[in-house]
Amino acid sequence: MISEETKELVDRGVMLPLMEEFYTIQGEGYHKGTAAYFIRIGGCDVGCHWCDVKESWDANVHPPTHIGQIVENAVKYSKTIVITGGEPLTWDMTQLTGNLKKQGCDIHIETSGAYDLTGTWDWICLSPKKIKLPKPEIYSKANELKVIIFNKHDFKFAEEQAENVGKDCILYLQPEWSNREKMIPLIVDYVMKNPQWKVSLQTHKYLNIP
Ligand SMILES: C[S@@+](CC[C@H](N)C(=O)[O-])C[C@H]1O[C@@H](n2cnc3c(N)ncnc32)[C@H](O)[C@@H]1O
Ligand SMILES: Nc1nc2[nH]cc(C(=O)O)c2c(=O)[nH]1
Ligand code: SF4
Ligand SMILES: [Mg+2]
Repeated sequence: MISEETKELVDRGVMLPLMEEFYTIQGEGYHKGTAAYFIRIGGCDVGCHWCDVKESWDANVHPPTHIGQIVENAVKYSKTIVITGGEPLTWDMTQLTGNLKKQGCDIHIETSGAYDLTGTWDWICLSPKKIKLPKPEIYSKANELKVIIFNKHDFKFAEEQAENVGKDCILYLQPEWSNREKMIPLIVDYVMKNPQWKVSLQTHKYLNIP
């Protein structure tokens, strides 16, 4: 059980349930191939059945950690920081991103957009989910839209989502990992016919890195 005091600090985003942090190569989307320090915050109740980090969902199993500590660890490795989860927007990201900005970091987020957008971001990767759609405000701020393709219906969902983003937002289709052999040929064909879209792969999984 966490104390009332800790709970209050987490509510204010001064402490956050930290699942893991690691220095790696961004595997997905526009910044794939770029070295970055990943901060994975626990807690998500979106519930994607194919989620590749289900261990992140229960915030209670991830220790509340002072953001000062998180930032101190991060800047030892990189000035390019990716905040992911879980769903990072479950929490107030104002304090964490404010602190990282003071250290001169470039801060990226991986989000479903299902909760209010808090924090200061240099790059927003919006990966919308049918079961809990993004809050309307985030669409115009997304730098990339990354739709996961698990089945054929997801192409239609991708097109619907693309109508909401700004004209400079980069559009990606990313195969759901467990179904990739089936969906990659369809994605390749789709992108050749609809070249406003690009393919995104989870390249870190091919490289065997975190
Ligand atoms: C684990 S999520 C965490 C961030 C946030 N909750 C979200 O969904 O955007 C990080 C990224 O991985 C994607 N992802 C999760 N499981 C996946 C899978 N099985 N195959 C492909 N992409 C996946 C998500 O759509 C998201 O873009
Ligand atoms: N290397 C690497 N790149 C990633 N891009 C997005 C990831 C995520 O889980 O948010 C991820 C991840 O888990 N590892
Ligand atoms: S929103 Fe992200 S973390 Fe949450 S279940 Fe879906 S893929 Fe996993
Ligand atoms: Mg991942």
